[in-house]
Amino acid sequence: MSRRLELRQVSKRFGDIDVLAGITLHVEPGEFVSILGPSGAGKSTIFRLLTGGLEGHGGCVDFDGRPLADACRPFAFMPQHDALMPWRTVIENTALGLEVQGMSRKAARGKVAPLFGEFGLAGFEHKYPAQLSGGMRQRAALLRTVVQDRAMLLLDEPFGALDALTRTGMQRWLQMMWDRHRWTVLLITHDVREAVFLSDRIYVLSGRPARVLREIIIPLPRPRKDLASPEASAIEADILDTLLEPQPAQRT
Ligand SMILES: Nc1ncnc2c1ncn2[C@@H]1O[C@H](COP(=O)(O)OP(=O)(O)OP(=O)(O)O)[C@@H](O)[C@H]1O
Repeated sequence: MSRRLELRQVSKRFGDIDVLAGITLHVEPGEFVSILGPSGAGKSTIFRLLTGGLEGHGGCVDFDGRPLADACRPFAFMPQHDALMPWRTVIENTALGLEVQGMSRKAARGKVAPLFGEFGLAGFEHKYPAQLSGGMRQRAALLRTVVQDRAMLLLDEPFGALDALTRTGMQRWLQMMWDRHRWTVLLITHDVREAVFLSDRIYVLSGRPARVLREIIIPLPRPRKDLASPEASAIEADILDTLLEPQPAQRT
C-alpha cells in the first residue's frame, strides 16, 4: 500500500549497548499509531532513525514501498519540547518550516495565518512564545508541523511537559483535530491513557533493549469524548499489566 511506513527487524546499538532489538511495526495512511514504552526504552531513537539523525542500523525501513532513503522527506517532526524560537513571533515561528523548505516569507505566512483560529491561536499571531500558555505553545508547535504538508506526522511526547489539566485538554483537542483531518500520525508516549484515547493501534515496547511486546488494536468508536470510559479503562489496565510484568532480561 502506498504512503505506508514499515520497519522490519530494526536494531540499533550505541557502542556495546543494544537500544533497539528488532523493532517491526507499520503505519498505514490515515492511521493514528502510538509507540508506548517506558522512559529510556529507545522511542526517540526510532524517530531519530526515521528523520535521518542517526547513521547506521540493522533491519529495513521502507516508506511508500521503497527504502526510506529514496523517499522524498515524508515526515514532519514535532520534538518533545516545542522548540519555538523566543525571538520570533508566533506567526514567524509557525511559518519557519515552510521558509526552510524554500517558500517565500510572505507566502509562508499567508499559508499559516488562516489556520490560527482552528489552532486556538487567533489574535496571538504577533505575540512571542513567552506570552503564550503551555497548551498554546504546543498548538503553535503542532501548527508549524502540520502546515508542512508531509505524508506523516511524527509526534514525540507532545504533551509530556504540560500540567495534568492542560494535558487532558490538549489530548481532547488533538483527538478532535485528528477526527477532522485524518492525518497519518505516529505518536511516541509513555502515557498509557493518552495512547488508548488517541490511537487506532498501539505498539507496546519493552524497556531497553526495546522490542515490541504487543501490538494492540483499539476498538473504541470515534469520535472519542471520554478518556476514562469503562472500555478504555479495561484496555489501559491490560496494557499496564504488560508494561509492569517483569521482562526476561530484567529477571537476570
Ligand atoms: N547518541 C547516543 N549515544 C549513546 N547512547 C544513546 C545515544 N542516544 C540515545 N542513547 C541511549 O539510548 C537509550 C534510549 O534513548 P531514547 O531517547 O531513545 O529513549 P526514550 O524511550 O525516547 O526515552 P524518554 O521517554 O525518556 O524520552 C537511552 O538509554 C539513551 O541514553
